[in-house]
Amino acid sequence: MSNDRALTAARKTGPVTNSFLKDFLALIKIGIVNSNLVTTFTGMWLAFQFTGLHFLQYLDLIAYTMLGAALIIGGSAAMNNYIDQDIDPIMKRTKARPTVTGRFKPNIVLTISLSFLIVGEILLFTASIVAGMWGLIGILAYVVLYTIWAKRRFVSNTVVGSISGAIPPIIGWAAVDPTFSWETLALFLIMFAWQPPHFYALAMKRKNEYSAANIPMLPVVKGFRRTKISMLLWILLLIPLPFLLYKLGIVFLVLATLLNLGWLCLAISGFSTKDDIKWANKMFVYSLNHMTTTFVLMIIFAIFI
Ligand code: HEM
Ligand SMILES: CC(C)=CCC/C(C)=C/CC/C(C)=C/COP(=O)(O)OP(=O)(O)O
Repeated sequence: MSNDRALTAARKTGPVTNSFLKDFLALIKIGIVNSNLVTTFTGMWLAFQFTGLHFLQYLDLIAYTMLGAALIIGGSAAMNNYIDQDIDPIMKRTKARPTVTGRFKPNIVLTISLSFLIVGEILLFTASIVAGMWGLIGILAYVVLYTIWAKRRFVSNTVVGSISGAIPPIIGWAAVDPTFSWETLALFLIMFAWQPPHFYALAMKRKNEYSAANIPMLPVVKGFRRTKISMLLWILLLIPLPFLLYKLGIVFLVLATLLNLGWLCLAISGFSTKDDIKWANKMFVYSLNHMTTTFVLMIIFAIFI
């Protein structure tokens, strides 16, 4: 094939390949998968440090766990998009998803989701039985408890969804150490308390869309002031939790507390802000940086325990 024809062909497939990849990554919610892999790895890393096992002797275990976790989280996200095909077209934020545009047919989405879930679980059970069991709990918590049962019925749906989002670090820990220690509980509780303010900020920004889709998110049902109070209370709950990880040392505790106090100050400023949406956006962006920084600090300071 001549260069010109090859180039034309490449150009033809280029955008198609790019948009396929973009649609596929949107289907599995790659942004949420990647950040959940940070918390999964942190759970594994802390388990190595607290048990004294040397991670270099367990590289296969790390690979099984990280790939397995990525597959079950991506598979659950795809199943969530499959189930939400009726409401996603109504919301501006979700209407470009391949399950809405028709780029991925429902049977293909179901095949991708189930394949990811099955292979992911096989990998996690290969890592350890307990990690596989926690993976199953996480899948059921996200797909059944949250997406099918709570999301469309209850204003407490976000708290229900937080169960699943707090499980990846437990999967990581369980792959290395089957016991559930204070430190394991700390990872769960920190993620559990972090998620409601993380999401409520977004739900405030997208209130009209959730209202149009008839999803009873807190800002839709109770309004902005009640949502701000709830975000403040969840952040107050977050403040003592890093102290369960006191073995990571005083510097970690100071830095983690400063991150929490920064979020607390931002939350309090919400009660006097003139622009709720601008403030909510700041809270959302802060939540992502807060979670990533807190977990990276755990990884760093665990090296010195
Ligand atoms: C109750 C639990 C949670 C809810 C309801 C929730 C909801 C959302 C929503 C609706 C978005 C916007 C995504 C989009 O527009 O496509 C988002 C973004 C994001 N979430 Fe959460 N989330 C939750 C838990 C988590 C957890 C556990 C993590 C990570 C450990 C996380 C990390 C992220 C990240 C990194 C983004 C920005 C990247 C992106 O937009 O894809 N979220 N979240
Ligand atoms: C082990 C395991 C499977 C863990 C799950 C980790 C995970 C995906 C956490 C996020 C939980 C969550 C409620 C996301 C928002 O879904 P949504 O339907 O409200 O978001 P959308 O409106 O953007 O679709």
